[in-house]
Amino acid sequence: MSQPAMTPAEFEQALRAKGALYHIHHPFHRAMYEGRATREQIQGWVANRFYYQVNIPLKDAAILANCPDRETRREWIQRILDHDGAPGEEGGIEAWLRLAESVGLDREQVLSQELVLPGVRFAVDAYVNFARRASWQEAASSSLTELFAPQIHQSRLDAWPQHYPWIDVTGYDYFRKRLKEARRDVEHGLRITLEHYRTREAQERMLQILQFKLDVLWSMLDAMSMAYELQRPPYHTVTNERVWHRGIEL
Ligand SMILES: O=C(O)c1cc(C(=O)O)c2c(n1)C(=O)C(=O)c1cc(C(=O)O)[nH]c1-2
Repeated sequence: MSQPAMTPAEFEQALRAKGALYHIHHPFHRAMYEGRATREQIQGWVANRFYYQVNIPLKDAAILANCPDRETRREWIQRILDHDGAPGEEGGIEAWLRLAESVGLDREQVLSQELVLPGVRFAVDAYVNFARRASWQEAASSSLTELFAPQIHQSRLDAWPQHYPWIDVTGYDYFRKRLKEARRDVEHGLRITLEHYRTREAQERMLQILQFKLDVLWSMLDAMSMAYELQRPPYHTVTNERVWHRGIEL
């Protein structure tokens, strides 16, 4: 006999408990928050995270494409506008590019994605591909690592200005903007998730999906640790050149 389903409150509790594995605990993130990161490490993080930023709208468009429910689409579409912007509204991708400039990166170099490490690219691509192939409810619920995102954005707003006075403060707009947006996203994502997963098996599956998403975020930082902390970027034993691929257009 399988176990009885968790109540919505128990299920939400189980989802929130996954915060123990959020990338806020990754050593690379801890170093940034505690003021131990070098300029090169911060720049590497910003340039690599840009790949996540530009792929979030593709991920959300995949969810919309798979969702026959008009009411859901009306709400979900806001996520694309949050990142891409709209007439009179800058959008998160542009705000991220300003963050990049604030940490001393060249805008064109960030846009070229030449600094994006293969491990980061593969992790982000796995997330987008999951959203393409999963049901819209499963893909929607995989965004719920955002439950833990306001805390991580706030930690940067609190800690970075004091540790890294060389970063231009105009760069912090992105984190401030996400505090509000992430809370709203989570409210919608939770509504869908608590409604959709009603059996114990389905709830356990959802926890695995959330674990997959935690793995995406953790793996991105693992790749950055190798390159910028341990000085072991791909192919470092044979060349100092960034020979890795820059994404293959299909
Ligand atoms: O800076 C972070 O640590 C962080 C984490 C996450 C997350 O938990 O996936 C997101 C973001 N930021 C973020 O800025 C963002 O727009 C976002 C969208 C999503 C998503 O899965 O749809 N996650 C995140």
